[in-house]
Amino acid sequence: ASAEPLQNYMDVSMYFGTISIGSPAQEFTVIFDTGSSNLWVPSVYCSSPACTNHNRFNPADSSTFIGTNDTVEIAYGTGSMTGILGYDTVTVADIEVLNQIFGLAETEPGDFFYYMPFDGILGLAFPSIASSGATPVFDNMMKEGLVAQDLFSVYLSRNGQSGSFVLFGAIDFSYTTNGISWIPLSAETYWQITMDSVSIGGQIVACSAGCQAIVDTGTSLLAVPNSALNNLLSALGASSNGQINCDAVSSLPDVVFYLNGQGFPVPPSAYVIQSDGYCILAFQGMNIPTESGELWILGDVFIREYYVIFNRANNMVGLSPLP
Ligand SMILES: CCOC(=O)N[C@@H](CC(C)C)C(=O)N[C@@H](CC(C)C)C(=O)N[C@@H](CC1CCCCC1)[C@@H](O)[C@@H](O)CC(C)C
Repeated sequence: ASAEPLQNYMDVSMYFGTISIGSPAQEFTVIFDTGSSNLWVPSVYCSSPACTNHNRFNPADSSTFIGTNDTVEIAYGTGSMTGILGYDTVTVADIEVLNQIFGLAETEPGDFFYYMPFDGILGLAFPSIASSGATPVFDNMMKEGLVAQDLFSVYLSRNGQSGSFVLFGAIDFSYTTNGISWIPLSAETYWQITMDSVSIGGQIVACSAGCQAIVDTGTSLLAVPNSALNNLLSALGASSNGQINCDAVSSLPDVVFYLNGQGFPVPPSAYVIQSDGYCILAFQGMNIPTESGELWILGDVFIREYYVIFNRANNMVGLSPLP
């Protein structure tokens, strides 16, 4: 098992780690994103501003690189890229993955990535949603027998502390003293689960007939369908833009997400963002329609409260409440 230490960038919940690609190794910082399935980094073929101020992969400098003529393009909620696919050795934590397909970005439109402190993205979701059908890194780790167990686990630290990690192939039981609750996946696309309901102060306020949610390390906040957002904001006494009186925060109730028959609370200390005297709820309204309904995104705000195990062996998500 090997832990990939993640840096916590200031307190804007961003968690990224270092990987290397090629022979000799070319280093990149990437976001480990359980909300997507592709690996890509900027390349020397890219002249977008977002590429010129980041590390760029040069295939000419790698003796193990194999090029293709296949293109790849990925649109995220924030940011997008287009590029060309290639194969090379990718080292994550101390795991050396051979013949890993990845995107060499040729364009990173807009200015979103320009301001980001990371170079690229390493997707940890399922192959079914990989752009251009590119095999995800973790799938190759499993296939090449590089992990003792077909799972990875994530700890995201709170309050800007260090110590965040992605652990490939193992569960660190020093983080599971409060037990593990296993939730079966409802789809093998994202790390998607069925949510029974969302309640505040003992009252169901949203998702009353059940809904779909994904556990996404690549999303900072709690993203909720626009239809549910207003009920959440009014149940918490927030204004329509999510702002709330900071004096009220200490008396706010937990928001409880019911998954697989069990309640998973998120306290106000987690779902209220306090910055220079203002308090705003860490919910954002957005609609992501899927054939199984609109998605809720349990992002970093949720994940920081739990040690999360992403289990490809039994297609379940394990949640262990953190102290
Ligand atoms: C206060 C707002 O904060 C953000 O917008 N933070 C970014 C991530 C930060 C590391 C830059 C975010 O949540 N991005 C989401 C926005 C989305 C929820 C509207 C996203 O696109 N996340 C990417 C991964 C991101 C993409 C940008 C680069 C960092 C990784 C991926 O997980 C989604 O595409 C999944 C999809 C189901 C929505």
